[in-house]
Amino acid sequence: MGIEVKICGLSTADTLEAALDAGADLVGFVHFPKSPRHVALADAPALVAQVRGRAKKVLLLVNPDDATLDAALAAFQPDIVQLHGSESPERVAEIRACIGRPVMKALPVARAEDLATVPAYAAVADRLLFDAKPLPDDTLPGGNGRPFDWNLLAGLDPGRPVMLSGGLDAGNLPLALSVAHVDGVDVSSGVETAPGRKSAEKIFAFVQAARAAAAQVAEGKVQ
Ligand SMILES: O=C(O)c1ccccc1N[C@@H]1O[C@H](COP(=O)(O)O)[C@@H](O)[C@H]1O
Repeated sequence: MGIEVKICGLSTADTLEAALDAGADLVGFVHFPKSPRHVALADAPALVAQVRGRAKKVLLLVNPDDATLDAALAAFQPDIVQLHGSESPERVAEIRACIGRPVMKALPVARAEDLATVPAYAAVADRLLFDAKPLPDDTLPGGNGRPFDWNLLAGLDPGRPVMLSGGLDAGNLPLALSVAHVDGVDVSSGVETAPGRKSAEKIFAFVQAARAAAAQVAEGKVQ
């Protein structure tokens, strides 16, 4: 069985085209002004039009208020909304009911205790995304290019599709997928040459590595 590959933090036509050409299943747009990958509302329609059904569009928001949510939905027309802040399960449920489309909730992980909230979020989100918990000095709640201990996810079954993120790249992906049996992988920093600067070569290499690693795991060549 294959896995879904998401390339996140795309903000230019060229690198979006690279992700689509490489065969990404999901392409992510960050609408969060503090991020070096922020896409302004005015720039969204051109990027969105470029996708033309070749991949699912994911809109990443952080603790959005209702006005931000409305404006971003109108501009990005996403297939999935990724909530990457400290949204409570109640807020996730409220947003999902309000927008009428799937929600993927990002959960920060550093230790086993961090997974205690999984049942509450699995009850209200369509998908879960596990990312490394930010360190105190980090200015972003995600996209910090840092992995966490993937063994923490071994044996986890929240009853919802699960994506893995946090410091993934073409090099560490085979090991990550052999440890954490997930439905998809998500990358941002690992396909960049500097924060916010995506590399077409790295995007292509990541998608290829994900397909190859998933096939190896499926064939039982990797435990
Ligand atoms: O990428 C960002 O700038 C960002 C900002 C705020 C929240 C999340 C963000 N990125 C997401 O974090 C994960 C992991 O990214 P990385 O591969 O470790 O850089 C991924 O979903 C990013 O899109």
